[in-house]
Order: sequence, then structure tokens, then C-alpha cells
Amino acid sequence: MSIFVEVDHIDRVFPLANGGEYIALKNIELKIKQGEFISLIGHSGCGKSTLLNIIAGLDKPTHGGITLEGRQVTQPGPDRMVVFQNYSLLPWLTVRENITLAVDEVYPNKPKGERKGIVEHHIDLVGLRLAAKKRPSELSGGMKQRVAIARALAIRPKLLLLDEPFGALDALTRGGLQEQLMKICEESQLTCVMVTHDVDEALLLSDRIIMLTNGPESHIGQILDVEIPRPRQRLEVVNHPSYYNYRNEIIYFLNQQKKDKMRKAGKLKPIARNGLEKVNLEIGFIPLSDCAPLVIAKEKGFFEKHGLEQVTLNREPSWGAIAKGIVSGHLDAAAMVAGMPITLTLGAGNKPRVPIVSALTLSRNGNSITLNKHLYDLGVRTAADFREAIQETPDKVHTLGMVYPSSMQNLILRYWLANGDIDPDNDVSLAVIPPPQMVSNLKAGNIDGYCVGEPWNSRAVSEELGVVVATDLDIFPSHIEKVLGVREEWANQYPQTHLALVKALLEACEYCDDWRNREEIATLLSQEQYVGVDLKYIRPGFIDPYNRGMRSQPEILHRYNQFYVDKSNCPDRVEALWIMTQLARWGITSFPKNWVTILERIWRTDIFGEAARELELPDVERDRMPINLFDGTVFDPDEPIGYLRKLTIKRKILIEEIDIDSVLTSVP
Ligand SMILES: Nc1ncnc2c1ncn2[C@@H]1O[C@H](COP(=O)(O)OP(=O)(O)OP(=O)(O)O)[C@@H](O)[C@H]1O
Repeated sequence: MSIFVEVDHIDRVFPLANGGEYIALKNIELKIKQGEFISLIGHSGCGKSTLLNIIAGLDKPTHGGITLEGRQVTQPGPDRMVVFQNYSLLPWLTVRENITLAVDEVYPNKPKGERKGIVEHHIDLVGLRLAAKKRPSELSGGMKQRVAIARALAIRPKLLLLDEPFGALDALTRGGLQEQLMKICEESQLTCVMVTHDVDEALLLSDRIIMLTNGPESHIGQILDVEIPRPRQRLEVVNHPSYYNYRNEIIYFLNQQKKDKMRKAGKLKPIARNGLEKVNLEIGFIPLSDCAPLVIAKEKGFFEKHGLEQVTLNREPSWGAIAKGIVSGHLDAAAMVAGMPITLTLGAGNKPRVPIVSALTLSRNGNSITLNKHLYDLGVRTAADFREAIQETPDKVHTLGMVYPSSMQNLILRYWLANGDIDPDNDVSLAVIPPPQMVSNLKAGNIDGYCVGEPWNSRAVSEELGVVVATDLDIFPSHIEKVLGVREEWANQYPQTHLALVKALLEACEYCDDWRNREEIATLLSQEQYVGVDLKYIRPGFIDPYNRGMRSQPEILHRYNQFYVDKSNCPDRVEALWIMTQLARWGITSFPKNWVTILERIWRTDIFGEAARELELPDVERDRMPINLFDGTVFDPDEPIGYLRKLTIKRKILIEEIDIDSVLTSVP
């Protein structure tokens, strides 16, 4: 498809009555291909209609320009037609006359019979034959909108522009018209730009969704490619494996914009109270069973007990969003995958180094490796079996899902594969997929298996899509899983708040490991705002025996999803060092020569100790002991580089001194 419309770096500045000016749009740049359906989405007042009007030629940009098929747009023209929400029909004319007027105006030189044919064809196209003689006052809202669409299409525009065309209609009428419009656009390969507030409407109709930031100086914040095949059916679209991923991304963007607005209006300013520097906190989490301590601290009043009166738990769409939220300061704190404090601090992937501190381990264990039923039916039970299956199908790329590069799920999955002599980067393909989307991707055949936390293994087992071939209890029992993470700068700015947060969550962890509370916790977790799944998917391993989906009996796994057992919530630098070696092994970060200093900076046993003492709970720092791994190797914390050297399957390992206080200038 060739470039059809080009929005070339436009600004729109409105003069104000008081002599000032309002910069509505800033530097908008967009290329639209022929036949593409584009939606513009963003909060009220962000400039969607202004942009649409400029493309239509109804308004002029202050800087920059629009071209249509290479020609500059300076005024309205018959090659572009706008459909507004308020229909703009002439009340004294009938349906047929309204359409005829537009056709006669645009095609005065066509023979009368041909013009009449065009009008009648478009009356039929929108199903208004029986209402052709009626005037607008005799029509419903949906019928009036159909007239407006028929009138726009009848003049055969090259570009159809729609400004919230279905906004005023009831849900049923809106649904019918959306489908009609989609069919017409697909059949006639029409190029469309539509302004909408409706996320589902945008996903149904669009090839690309342009998300605009809030004004002033609104610009394109994000562009989402909707890769759902055409022709589309509403049900197929909603059931597409990526649908909720797309939907979450848009809603997340809009929520972030809303928060920015509140922040600018001073509504998210720190509120100091109760001897704490900040009692209003935004804490991020991912929908997983092990977000339980956050949910319990909120629902059972532990945050409030420690003076944190206004805690909002933000369900985030991905671990990437958690990292972004913490780095940007949108989130005060988050339940993080265990390696995230390290990768953010070291600046993995050439990102700026953002020192993170963790003063609390929130959970241990709770992950499994699930493979699809097909592999199970082929007899795959172990990594060695999997290697054979890979060797027998050299033309197939086996893809496995993992949740984030610095997650234990990635490191454990890689460890399991490498132990089976499978190179995780060369013999299979690993894809980053947010936990809630694992099952739908397995179902769609996009991946052959994954390593993830609960309830996403139990859901695949329950739906008979996959079997659990290994739990983390088989691979690395009692490993660190989720940790509380905050920016170091934040911890220094709000030390009493940080301490209160650690205390509240430590008490919540203790509550979560009292098995008498598990039924209540599981019920809370199943709620929409938390994990949002049926209780039957949360129960296995959390309350009930764990079902791997094999022919074996479900087993009782007491240490799966562990929050306080062994009183092991104190940050453990030995485990963190093992994570550092694995991150270096797979080329995710370099291995810092100054690991001792960095470990002490990130894993704050001192803050944990203070919290535990104030709560009169044991301040247990785990002994500095070697870790015995399931493959028989021993990780000696005094010899991390020696351990790295001994590993067989690995990437090129970089060992260097990392100054986390300096701005990152080189690839680590
Ligand atoms: N003629 C004007 N003079 C001054 N400001 C204007 C003018 N027209 C629009 N604006 C401002 O420009 C911004 C963008 O307006 P626009 O109508 O394009 O937003 P929108 O995203 O379409 O909003 P909505 O979704 O509520 O329809 C708003 O803040 C609006 O107040």
C-alpha cells in the first residue's frame, strides 16, 4: 500500500481572547496508506477533532501541512467527506433528497439517470429503502446516522473522515452500524480516519489506533497496530488472542494520561500525615496469585494500620509497564520480578541506570513450566524429551513464552532448557508475553509452552490446553520470586513511608501464610480488580492439591506460593548474586566486578531489619551459604565468576566495573 495521506509535522495554535495562545497540537506526524482504517483516540479536549478538521481542510494548521495523494490540502474538497456525530442533515429534505443534494452538487455533469442510480444504490447500501421518503424528524438517531454515512459515501470520497459517528447511538444500533461501515470499507478499500472514545469500536474497525496525549501540545503518544485479520467478525475479533492485550494497552495509555492530568493539577502531590512523608501511594502489580500480600495489605487494613491512608493498587498490563511506571515515577512502588531491581539499576539494554532498592522479599516459588498437549502426547515429560522432539522436527521453531528478561520465569526456564542440553537462544525461540496472555497464546498455537506464575498454569491445565512438566520446586526450591521495589531516590526522599510500607507488607506476608486465611485470600484474588479469574483456577497449589494435568494424582505443594514460611522475607544477597550471574550468562546485563557494593546498594537488609524489629518479628538474615542447584551444581557466593566460567551453554559474558551513579553511555 502506498502513502495516501501525509500529516507532515503539524502544529495548531489557537489565539485566545486574552491575547495569549493555546497550543492544541504539536508536531503531529503521520503517514496513512491507501485503504487503511485509522482511529484517533485520546481524552476529551486532546485535539482529535482539530486534527480531523485539518485533514478535512476545514481548519488550517499553524505550522506544517497535509497532503493527499501528494497534493497539498488547503480547503475542503469532494475527495474528503466528513461524517459528524450530529448528522448535519437538512431537516426539510427527505432521506433521498438529502443524498441527492450532495450527489448533484459534486457531480453536476453526470447524466441525471446515473446520479439517480448512485443515490438509490446508497439508500440500499445502508438499508433505508423503506424510509427514503421520510424527513429527519421522522427518523431514529441510528437512521439519521445511516443517511449521513450514505450521503458521505455517495459522493465517492477518497478519504472518509468520521468524528465520533456513533457516539450518540444506543449500543445495539451502534453495533449494527459499525458492522455495516466495516463491510463497506473492506469491500470498497476506502481510506478512513475516525475519532472515537470507544476502545472496542476502535479495535473492531481499525488497522492502526493513534493515541494522542493530553493537551496542551498534544502529540502522538503511541501507535497500536491491530493485527487482526480481515474480513473481521465481531466475535472473532473479541476472541482473538491479542484482543485483550491490545485493549489493555489502550486503557493503560488512557489511564496514564488521566494520572498525568491529575499530577499536573496537583492532585497527586505527596500528602504528608501520620508522621510519614507521603501517605498517598500508587503501587503496581501484575495479576498473579502471588500479588496476595498487596491485596491483603489493602483489603485487611495493614496499609492503614501503618499510616498509609491512600494506597491505590494499579493492575499493570505487563512487567515492562511496571518497570516504566517505577522509572518514570508514575508508580511509587511495585511488586517486581526478582531480577528487575538489578536490571534497572545496571541499565540493561542500554537504558539509563535507575538505582532501585528492595527491602522485602514478597514471595517464593509459585512458577511452573507448561507445555502444550501436543508435546505431552508425543511423550515429552522432561527437557531431554523436549530436546528429542526438537531434533525430530528441524523445520519447526519451538517458541516458549516467558514474562520478562529479568524474571525468575526466564531464568528458571533457561536453566531447565540448558540442563537438557537445549540452547535457549539458538535451539528454541523465547517470547516475552505478559502472564495473563499466556493461555490465549498457547490456545492460539502462537507458543508451544511457557514458564509463568499461577493461576496461568492451572488455567491451561483446567482447560486441557497444556500440562505442567516441571514446577520451580523441582528446579530451584524456595527461590526468591517477587520483591518490593522502589527507586533509591524515592526511598531516600520518603524514608518513613518506605519503612511503613515494608512493615505493612511484611505483616500481610505473615497473614498470607496462615493457611486458615487462604480461602479468603483466594476469593479476594479472584475479584476483577486483582487477578480477575474464576476461583477454580486460583485454588490449585494455593489451597487445593496441585494438578499437573498428567495422569498422575494431584499433589499437595505446601511450599508453592510461599509468603512467610521460614521467615525468609529479608533480602537475600546470595540469591541476588545468583540472579546476577544468570543475567550475565544470557547476555542480559554484564557482570559487575563491584558486585558486593551493588548488592548492598540494592538489597537493603538494614531497612528490613528496622521494620522487623519495630514489628517485634524475627529479623532473620539468611546465612551466607552456597546454593545447591537441581543439576547437582553448587553456587558458591564467594566464587561467582568461577561459577560463570564453569557453565557450558552461555553467551559471551562481559565482566566490568559498573558505576551506577554515572549516566550510562555504553552498552553494558
Ligand atoms: N477555536 C478555538 N479556540 C481556542 N481553543 C480551541 C479552539 N478550538 C479548539 N480549542 C481547544 O483545542 C483543544 C482541542 O479541541 P478538540 O475539540 O480538537 O478536542 P477533542 O479531542 O476532539 O475533544 P472531545 O473528545 O471532547 O470532542 C481543546 O482544549 C479546545 O478547547
